[in-house]
Amino acid sequence: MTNKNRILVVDDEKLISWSLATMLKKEGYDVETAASGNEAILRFTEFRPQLVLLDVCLPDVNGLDLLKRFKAANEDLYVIMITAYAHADSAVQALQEGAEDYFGKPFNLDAVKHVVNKAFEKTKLKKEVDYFRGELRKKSDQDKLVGNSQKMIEVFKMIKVCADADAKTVLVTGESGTGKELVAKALHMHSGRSEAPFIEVNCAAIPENLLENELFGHEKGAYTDASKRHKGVFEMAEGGTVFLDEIGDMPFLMQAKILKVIESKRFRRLGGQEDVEANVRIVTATHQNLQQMVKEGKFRSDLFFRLNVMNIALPPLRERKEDVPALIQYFIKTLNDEYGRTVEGACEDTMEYLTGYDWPGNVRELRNCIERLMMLEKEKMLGSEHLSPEITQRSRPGNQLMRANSNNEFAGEHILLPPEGISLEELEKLIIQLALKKSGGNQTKAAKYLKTSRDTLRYRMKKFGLGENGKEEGRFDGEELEGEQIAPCGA
Ligand SMILES: Nc1ncnc2c1ncn2[C@@H]1O[C@H](COP(=O)(O)OP(=O)(O)OP(=O)(O)O)[C@@H](O)[C@H]1O
Repeated sequence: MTNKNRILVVDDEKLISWSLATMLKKEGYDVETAASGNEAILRFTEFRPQLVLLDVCLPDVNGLDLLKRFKAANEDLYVIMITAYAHADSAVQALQEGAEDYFGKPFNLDAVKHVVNKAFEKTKLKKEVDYFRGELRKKSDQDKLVGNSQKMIEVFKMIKVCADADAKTVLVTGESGTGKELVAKALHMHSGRSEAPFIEVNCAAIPENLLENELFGHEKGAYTDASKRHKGVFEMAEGGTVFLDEIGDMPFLMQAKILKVIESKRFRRLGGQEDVEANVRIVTATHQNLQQMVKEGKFRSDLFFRLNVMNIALPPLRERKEDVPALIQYFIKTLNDEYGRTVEGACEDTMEYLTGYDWPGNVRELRNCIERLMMLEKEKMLGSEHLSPEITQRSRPGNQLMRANSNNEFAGEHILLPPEGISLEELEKLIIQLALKKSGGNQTKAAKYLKTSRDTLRYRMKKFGLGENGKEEGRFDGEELEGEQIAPCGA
């Protein structure tokens, strides 16, 4: 299938279909013709046109019946009817049946060209808007902003304030991976603009010479390749939100133009003579320190002050570690849906490593870590054996017994011995408990970890009075362990 837009011309008058096809091909469309209803049906199925120019009077089938049939097959199909003046009634009927336009014979080829071009502009725009809306809906279900720390509650409050006040510019700041994009989307979805598009532009990813075109669009003839008027993001997002991500990377000259749009609420297409109204909310985001950039002359101070009127500052994850468990549960749930898995949670020691780590890559790094664990772990609970050394070595778990350490005999963990001493037997019991904890209560895994058989492990568990998951139930030989304890961290 071709990438060009496809048009089917259905007319039994050879000269008419030939002249239409020639003109439309010159315009860059992929065109096929059909001289009868039956031929049109065949072509329609194979060629899958997006637009049909359809004669009402065909030798074998009524054009209106064909219209209904085509529309039933593809409700987005754009149909332009061609009628003889004598059949003006059928033109009205055609419009009622879903045709978008009609021409009476004889018609002016330029007029048809204009209507066809407009039709494709409209469908392109509709598709883009539907896409943006669809994407946003899809993501807004998935991409919930999770967090119940006080710091995140402050963020939620600010989102609501900005949404309710319909703030025209909002600056979202925070380290990379803290959720700035999610905040921008949440702001859009919770505001009166949620039915209009949300369009994101990554200022760092678009070359400087293309950015202006992307944002403001161009007029036909604005430059050599500009064969048609092109709408930019500000026009496509009409009524909605333009999200300018990585605003710190916006070229200096463009910064001035953005300031002008914010202040005048108007912009001009490239090559245009008139201003166009910009009815959008502009949300900007950056991980950079804009204030510092202003001092260094890298960011315009006037734009900074304008953008900074409403600022939502996202705290790094290390400053709200209490959000980590909820985020882990949330990612397990969304990744279960995505990969068709049934993971239930993370083992206790895994949780301790994860909550004890500082997450320099913030929530993004945590999400990636959970995804990795889910890929590698076959069990229902995520064990710590697949955690990267980066995490096990740098984590400072709150657990009193285990410490991340690379140079010890327990594969990354050692036990702090109490100063007053400990019996070998009690130590063995503790090690069994730790192994069971590490394996999420899975005895086969724990036995494997301790390099023993499952039967031996079960025998020892029974000996130490440990239940299925390693919890104490009572010793079967009646022995008491007294005066022993494991030292708290740092003892
Ligand atoms: N509070 C949160 N709740 C759930 N998921 C989150 C949260 N914060 C971030 N994420 C997830 O973390 C990842 C990174 O988030 P996002 O892209 O919004 O960060 P960012 O701050 O815009 O990063 P960058 O500065 O690198 O563009 C995404 O997968 C996002 O869904």
